[in-house]
Amino acid sequence: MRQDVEALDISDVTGNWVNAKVLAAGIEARITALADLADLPLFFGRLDYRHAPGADLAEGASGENFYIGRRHVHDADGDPMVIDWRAPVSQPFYRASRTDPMDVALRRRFGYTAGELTAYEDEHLTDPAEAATASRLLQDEIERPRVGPMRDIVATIQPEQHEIVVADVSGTVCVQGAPGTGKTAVGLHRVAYLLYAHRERLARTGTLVVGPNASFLRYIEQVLPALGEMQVKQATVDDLVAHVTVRGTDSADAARIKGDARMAEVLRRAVRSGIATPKEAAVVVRGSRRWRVPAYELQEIVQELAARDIRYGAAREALPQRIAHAVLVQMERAGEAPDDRVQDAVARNPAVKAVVKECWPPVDPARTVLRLLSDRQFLASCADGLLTAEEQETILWARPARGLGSARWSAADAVLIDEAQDLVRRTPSLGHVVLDEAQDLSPMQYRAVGRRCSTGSATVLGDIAQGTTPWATASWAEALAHLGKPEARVEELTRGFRVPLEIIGYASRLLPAIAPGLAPATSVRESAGALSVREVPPAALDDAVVTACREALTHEGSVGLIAADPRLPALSAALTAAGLPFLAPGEETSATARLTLVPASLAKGLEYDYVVLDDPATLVAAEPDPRTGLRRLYVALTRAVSGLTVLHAQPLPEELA
Ligand SMILES: Nc1ncnc2c1ncn2[C@@H]1O[C@H](COP(=O)(O)OP(=O)(O)OP(=O)(O)O)[C@@H](O)[C@H]1O
Repeated sequence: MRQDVEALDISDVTGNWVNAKVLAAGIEARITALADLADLPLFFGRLDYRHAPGADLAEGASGENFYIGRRHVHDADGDPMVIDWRAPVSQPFYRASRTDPMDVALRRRFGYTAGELTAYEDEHLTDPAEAATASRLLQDEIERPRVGPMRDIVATIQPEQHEIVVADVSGTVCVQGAPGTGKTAVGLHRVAYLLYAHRERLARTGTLVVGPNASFLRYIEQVLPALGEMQVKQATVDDLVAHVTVRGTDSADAARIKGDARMAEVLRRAVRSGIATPKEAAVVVRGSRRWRVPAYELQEIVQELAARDIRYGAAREALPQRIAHAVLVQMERAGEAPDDRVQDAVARNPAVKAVVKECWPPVDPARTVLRLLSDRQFLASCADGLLTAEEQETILWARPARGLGSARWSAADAVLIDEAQDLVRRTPSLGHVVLDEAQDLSPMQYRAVGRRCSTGSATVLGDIAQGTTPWATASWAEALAHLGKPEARVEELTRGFRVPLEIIGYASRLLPAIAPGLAPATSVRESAGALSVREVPPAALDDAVVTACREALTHEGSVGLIAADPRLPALSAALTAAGLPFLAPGEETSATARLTLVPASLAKGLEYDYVVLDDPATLVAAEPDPRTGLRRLYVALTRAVSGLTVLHAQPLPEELA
């Protein structure tokens, strides 16, 4: 198929060079999407339908078989050989069951090792004598050693995951899921599915995946291309609001207040603070005539615009036209017949411009935020009744910035500027946004993401128990309201794929302390997993960590050494001294470089076949409060696929002991 596309000659169908360029770009994209995927088999499943889909059963239609794969593949005659996993005919591969076989007699799953077909599993869905068994291929797929970035799960998507993947594009879905239940995987496959089902619409409006940090985005960036989808943008929230260079940091208190939803109203008042009541009439001179719009009429126009729910900038553009319209009404009364051009000319008249300048001045979003954070009185007037005096004091800059260039903007300030910008001019909305690790966003960050899907929909993925910011989400209902999608439905995933039984059981001891309402995850894994908890004398900790890493490296697959951020210098020195090379999170593991040194602050969303966890008490103590510390520990304990070694020099936190 790729060769067919490569061989296309477009010279006689493109009328001009623009058409030629557009068509050539389209063909290039298709060739990239059809690129051969090393080690990825053409198909992974087969469905034997009892009747050909769509056939009239009354006429005794015969059955039909389909092979299911990552892409649609046809033969030289154009007959389908492999059906795309997203096509309607493929859906029973994920959803058919013994209670509802969906007209499928046989479902076959194929297993591959290094690209070679090595196994298959059959389910005769209509045979009452056949007992349901757990899929060995699913276990093998999860336990297949990890090298390189995150893989797709297209061959083994489970029914509860599939339901979310194919949920209607018009609605927003929120998934609360314990660690390793496949939230990230589901979100990415959902994008691929929606692009298949609504390709034209989403190609026009765009799709976006939002993740917590750059290393996480690097880890997931290959999943969509492997599914043939190259056009999906990926960004962090900070990338979305990068209107200024972030060089400063906030105290936790200041960041929490700046991220609070009340700031939206503070900003609204700040942006609109320059709107003034016209005091004098406007006199427009045209030729020998003078047209006078009295002050009371100008006041009505300004008040009416201020009361309307339109952006500040749009109202500013409408104001001169409204004043000009008032002049035109007078002209018509006087027997003239002015047209649109006259209205435009009047709108540009100096007298009209002067009213606009005085009553609806231009607003620069960054300058507005700068003034709020530098000018005590201005902040007090905008935050009156919203923020306490103490809260205002907390967010005011100790040293007011002299100008935009010298301001030491923080990440939370950039979000405020984004809000101010949207108050002036509407932010364009995409068709669909996937928001991963959503539990860590502040209300103002939810609003920033929400305006990027205001006319589209979203998939919100997160786990309340993994929230580690001072403003972490306490309830999804509240978060979804800030996102502007209060009607979203919330689904819960509790079947864990990553973490083996014994390890998830150990980590779940923390749940009553960190998220009392949440049910512990179960594990689909048959292997108990290797959990080892060892106490070592403080002076021997670094050596013990190095030894545990060496042990872990005797197994196949990736190894992650997770430690409190302040421990990184000591541990990197110990690893280097021991001659153990290591990577940073997000750097691609390979057969020769399999050990990653992971600061606990970057562990979220990542996973390793074997994890070595450095002193849990130090990890907890490195966070601003005990609950955040235990949540950080819960994240660290749930990164392992096959084995976890916990080394502690200090007593373990009592919730874990
Ligand atoms: N249906 C499946 N088949 C095979 N592997 C799966 C399946 N679902 C999830 N996995 C695997 O389980 C692991 C965890 O998935 P994922 O990272 O999406 O979970 P998560 O819920 O986002 O976890 P966390 O909360 O820790 O970020 C990944 O290796 C993923 O490939």
